[in-house]
Amino acid sequence: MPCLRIQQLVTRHVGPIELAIGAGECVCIEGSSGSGKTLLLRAIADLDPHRGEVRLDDASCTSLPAPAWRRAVALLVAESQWWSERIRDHFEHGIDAAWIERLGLPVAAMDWEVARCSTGERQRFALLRTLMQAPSVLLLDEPTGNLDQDSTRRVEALLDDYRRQRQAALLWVSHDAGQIGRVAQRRYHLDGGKLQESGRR
Ligand SMILES: Nc1ncnc2c1ncn2[C@@H]1O[C@H](COP(=O)(O)OP(=O)(O)OP(=O)(O)O)[C@@H](O)[C@H]1O
Repeated sequence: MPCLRIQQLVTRHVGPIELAIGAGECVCIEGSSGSGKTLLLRAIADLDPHRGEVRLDDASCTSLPAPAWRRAVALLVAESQWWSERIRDHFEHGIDAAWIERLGLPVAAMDWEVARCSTGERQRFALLRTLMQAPSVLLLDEPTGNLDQDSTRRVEALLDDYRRQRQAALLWVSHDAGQIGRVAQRRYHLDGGKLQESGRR
């Protein structure tokens, strides 16, 4: 049964898009720079105006308050917003230290100021912050874009476990063909505003 269902979705430069992602499935999107991948994810997260329908199980995007939709259908962007000085302040309900260590981060970094973190450290903490919301759908915009190979593999492994254990649906934008080969069950190419399936496992 599809978890996320997108029908006739049209947003700036993109669409109409038809796509369904099952619970526990990982779908990757590739496409040249400027082809509209981020715009597509933003529309699904209800951050930009769009036409058409996006449903999570039985709930349509328009039937839920926007914050509830964005908690359930969470967008992780390459450079996240931080609203407080310390990393820890962004984890309202705390976090299991094992998750931090799995991403190769020191647990002590929870007490660091956001401003001292490297781009890659911030990117990994932003992922952890998003996972702590326990979303059913993860919209991942180049989640390893700033990371070295070891950190990239750690992020891939954590997301794989999250997908399996929570039966989450992942829509993952990546420019890395090797990564797409490792994580995707289906892959699409976005070109001219349209999605074309380019392979499946
Ligand atoms: N607010 C906006 N107003 C007008 N045009 C925009 C706006 N946001 C994005 N665009 C344009 O829409 C196009 C698609 O942008 P988008 O960020 O979705 O590309 P992308 O596929 O994610 O690219 P990349 O791989 O480089 O991240 C680009 O040409 C961009 O300039």
